[in-house]
Amino acid sequence: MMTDTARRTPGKIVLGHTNYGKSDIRLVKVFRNQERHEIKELRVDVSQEGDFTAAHVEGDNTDLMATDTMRNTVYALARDHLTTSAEAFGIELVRHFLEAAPRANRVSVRMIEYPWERIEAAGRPHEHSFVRGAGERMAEVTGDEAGNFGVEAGIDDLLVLKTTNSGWAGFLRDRFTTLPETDDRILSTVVTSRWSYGGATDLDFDGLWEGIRRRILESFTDHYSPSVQFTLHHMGKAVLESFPEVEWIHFSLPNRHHLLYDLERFGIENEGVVFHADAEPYGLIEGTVERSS
Ligand SMILES: O=c1[nH]c(=O)c2[nH]c(=O)[nH]c2[nH]1
Repeated sequence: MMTDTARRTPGKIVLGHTNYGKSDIRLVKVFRNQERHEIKELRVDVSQEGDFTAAHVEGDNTDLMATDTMRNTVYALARDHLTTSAEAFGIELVRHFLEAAPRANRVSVRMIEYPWERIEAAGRPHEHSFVRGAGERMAEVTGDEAGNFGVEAGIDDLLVLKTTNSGWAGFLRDRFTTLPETDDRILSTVVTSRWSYGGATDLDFDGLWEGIRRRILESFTDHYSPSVQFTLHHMGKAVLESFPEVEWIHFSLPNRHHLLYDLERFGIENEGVVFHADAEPYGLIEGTVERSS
């Protein structure tokens, strides 16, 4: 932290950390297989770090890759290198940029993949028509000129709910506490999760992502939840126990409160049947589950 004295003393002014790149590159690839088409839609952000001082301080752009070139590169490499997972494509892009951009010494490629699902028409999967599914897949690859890689993946916007087997009791009560305790409530959240594969670049990223998503959903269902906090740890532990490839997993879990609507005022019984889905404010429970050495 800067002291008051340091703030007042006029000193040398220098450039701090910088990075630059192209964001929100929207890419759709159609795989024109013989019998039926496949589709992939990605939103890609490229970011380069390195020695960009001359450009910032002297206006000298020598050896600086244009962000327009970064965008073109993403589309060009997608033609042959976007064949399996977003993670594998990200690794190719990072390798390419580290080689092609002389001033970059660290590159990150962050991708959101949108889930397109095949439409069932006339009782069978259609050859070339899709409907946008729920939830998004995230992948982020970072690499540096020393050859170190880091791969992270994640899920956004996965809305889950269970109608029982959840409660919230035993919490601190003070003079501002009005909430009653309950051992039977609706538990609902929108899962945002990120996890790390460490430096591994040769994993079955598609298989892992599907498996981890399934494990998150299963472990949401399979226990009595005394709190969102407990369920966060339970889901993280389940993923780390099932997938040794995962180093840590982070969850952001908004508590989508469902409040029993008071129908007694109208002389109508309401024993866990009619709820008000409260939009805001919401509790936000966040945390990381990791391996200890
Ligand atoms: O699972 C919960 N965790 C909380 O921290 C909390 N706080 C609250 O009002 N309801 C809940 N539910």
